[in-house]
Amino acid sequence: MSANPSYLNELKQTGDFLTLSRDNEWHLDAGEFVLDNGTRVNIHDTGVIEFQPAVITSKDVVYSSAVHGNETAPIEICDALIKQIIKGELILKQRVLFIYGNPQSINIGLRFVEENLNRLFNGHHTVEGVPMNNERNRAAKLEQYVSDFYTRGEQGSSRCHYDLHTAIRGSKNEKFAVYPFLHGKPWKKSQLQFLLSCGVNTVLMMKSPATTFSYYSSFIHGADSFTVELGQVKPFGQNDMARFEKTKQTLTALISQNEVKYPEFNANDFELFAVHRTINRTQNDFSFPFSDDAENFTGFAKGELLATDGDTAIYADVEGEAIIFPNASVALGQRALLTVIPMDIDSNFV
Ligand SMILES: O=C(O)CCC(=O)N[C@@H](CCC(=O)O)C(=O)O
Ligand SMILES: [Zn+2]
Repeated sequence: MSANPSYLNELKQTGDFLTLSRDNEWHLDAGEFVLDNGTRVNIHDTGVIEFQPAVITSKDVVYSSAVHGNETAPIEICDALIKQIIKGELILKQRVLFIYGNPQSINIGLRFVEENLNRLFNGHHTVEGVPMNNERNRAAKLEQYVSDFYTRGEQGSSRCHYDLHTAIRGSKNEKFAVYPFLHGKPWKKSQLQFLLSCGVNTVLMMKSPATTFSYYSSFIHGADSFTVELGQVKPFGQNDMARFEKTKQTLTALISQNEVKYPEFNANDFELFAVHRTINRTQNDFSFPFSDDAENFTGFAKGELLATDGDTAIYADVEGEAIIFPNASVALGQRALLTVIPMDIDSNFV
């Protein structure tokens, strides 16, 4: 490791950490420098850059994108923010760690290279008898970077992590978030207000542990953590960035203000769903009865066919059971579909 690697001068000039990460797909020597405004910049690895302003902070913020390399809009948002920070155009009031999860998968324009990174967190990267690969190593390292980042925060700081994605299919509710399972702890209205300010009014409440990045930071570090789906997957250059303006402004405000004020909570502003069940693909012969353009949140009547897994036909077991993330080509044993049902704001919200 060198404290002054050769890429630093160019990075200071251009702020282009995305290209630097894409040019160094699985490793980049660590480096650090200080901006004229006093913000310390730490490059921990490829795709992992931390900004620490020279003031007392109250939040430790993680923004991740490119956990799936073909989900480009979140990458473009983070690229713009990082450039603004490095060029001194955006002055930080909070610590922030940006992560491009899988730079090689950005370069090949695919969801992953060998294995879906977002199925490897919370320790699932290292399993006896399963050979390591680049994505497994990356998941282990990303956990460590997040852990170190939170550990070095001010005592009493609040922790958050927004893992930014776009969905493969179109969605009836264009933007939505997945609230990881909280093991009985209450959901936070203040977080829903943050999401609403991002343009996200639809939230799915998970009811079991997961192998996702957002569940990892929620469960292990107590962070307010979400997978945030900002629209549909598009190649670079084809995103209508106007659709992400509210999100970008809200992400900017969170790291550049001491305290962000959101409007008063109103349950009518939201559409909340409880995850009803997870359907895994267990057989090679797995299919859906609906077409590839059936949108997320499409509801099914009780008794309608949802999926066929080998010889097992799986039917909607409640009226209006709606599909999320249907994907018949996932690896065996992995989630091929989530289903959700509407839920109300109840006493488990604070
Ligand atoms: O559209 C799809 O099928 C997948 C979009 C995506 O990558 N979603 C995340 C959700 C993670 C979570 O459940 O919190 C994923 O599948 O990893
Ligand atoms: Zn994704």
